[in-house]
Amino acid sequence: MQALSSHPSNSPSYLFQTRLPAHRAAPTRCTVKCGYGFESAGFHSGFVSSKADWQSSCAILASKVVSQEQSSTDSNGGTADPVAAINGHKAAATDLNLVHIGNVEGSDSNKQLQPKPLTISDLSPAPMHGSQLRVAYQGVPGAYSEAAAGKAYPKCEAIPCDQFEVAFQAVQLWIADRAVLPVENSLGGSIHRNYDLLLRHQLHIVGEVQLPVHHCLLALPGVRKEYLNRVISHPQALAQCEHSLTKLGLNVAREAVDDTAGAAEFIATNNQRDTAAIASARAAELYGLQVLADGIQDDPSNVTRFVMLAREPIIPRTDRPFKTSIVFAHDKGTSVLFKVLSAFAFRNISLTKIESRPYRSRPIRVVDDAVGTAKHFEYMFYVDFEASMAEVRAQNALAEVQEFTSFLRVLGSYPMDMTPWSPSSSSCPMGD
Ligand SMILES: O=C(O)C(=O)C[C@]1(C(=O)O)C=C[C@@H](O)C=C1
Repeated sequence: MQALSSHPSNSPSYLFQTRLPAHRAAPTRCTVKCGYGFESAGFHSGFVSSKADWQSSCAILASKVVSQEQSSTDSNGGTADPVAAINGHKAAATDLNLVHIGNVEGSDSNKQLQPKPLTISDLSPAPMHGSQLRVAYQGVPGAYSEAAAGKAYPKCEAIPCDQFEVAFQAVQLWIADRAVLPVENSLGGSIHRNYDLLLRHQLHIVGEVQLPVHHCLLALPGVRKEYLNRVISHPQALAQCEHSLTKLGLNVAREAVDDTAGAAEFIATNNQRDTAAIASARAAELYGLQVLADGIQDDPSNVTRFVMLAREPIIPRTDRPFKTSIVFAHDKGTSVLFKVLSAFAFRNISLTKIESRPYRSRPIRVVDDAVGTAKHFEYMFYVDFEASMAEVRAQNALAEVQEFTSFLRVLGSYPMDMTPWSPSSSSCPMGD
């Protein structure tokens, strides 16, 4: 058993304590148990084994997050707007993780600015398997994010957090070493909240894992499908099972809750006989529910991609496939998008993902011309591409992108998840 208060003195656990809501604060003081099945192989190692264990040993990280969106200053006394803050300090590019490389390919003066070639001593240490890592995830035990944390760091101590933002803060405040958070799903699409949070925090993406997501319909023992008045789950899970629910004849109310396993726990704790949850088979086990239908995701190849976040970036390498994630914006809106994308196309660098999000500090640009006044929406663009920042072609592409953009940040350059593809085993709802 390991108490967070025993963490090195640079861990400001007192800050964390002040954020706990009254009913979750003392006496457990965020003690997290990690002994169950710790030695065994596989990603369940280090996880609590039952609801009782979980309840007696583990306080969930609290959700009293100071809303950075509403406050005008951040904890360091700076501006709360991350984009403005980052742009406002553009000179300190290394601190702020801005790209800091030469602008023009091949010019002598810029060759000096190019990063030095990497040597073997620059390479990151052998990958950790997580045996001493505390990994924050959003949800309660039985959530898919917990499984993703276990896939990313097989022997980690998984730390449940009740919001995505709490998981970011847990790493930033040294309560956790890593966070594992979902960013996109093959059926439900992007998890926008995490894209926004990536920009608001100074954490680095150090890896990715893709997790096949196999949903079950869970209810209290003895409950039949016909008794149900509502289905509750995480909004992504509801979206991933929309057609299957209809096929099962469940044209009942659907309600969104914070996470899938939390939905299962809610039904068990509150003896909700008219309610079913969409969650994992492991959640059924943990919370004592029966599986009414198995494999209810609308497509057997339902996969969620998670990113691993850390306080420090990893040193990019070229000895295995890497992906790099960036975010950029431009004062003149979308007009540069073609130029930016061509910087990658000309170098044969494939993009794996592009996402746009509102540019929160400047959501609208007003353009006056002879015909009238137009209002354009402003965006931040998130792009993932298949190359390592250790490759000259990636460095050159970003040097070019930097010329076209007013803001550019590298979120991380990290090994791609190359685990063999195995879709969820069962896809046919069984019903009862
Ligand atoms: O609710 C959970 O179990 C989660 O881990 C969250 C989450 C998500 O945010 O997408 C993760 C994987 C599935 O796509 C459904 C839900």
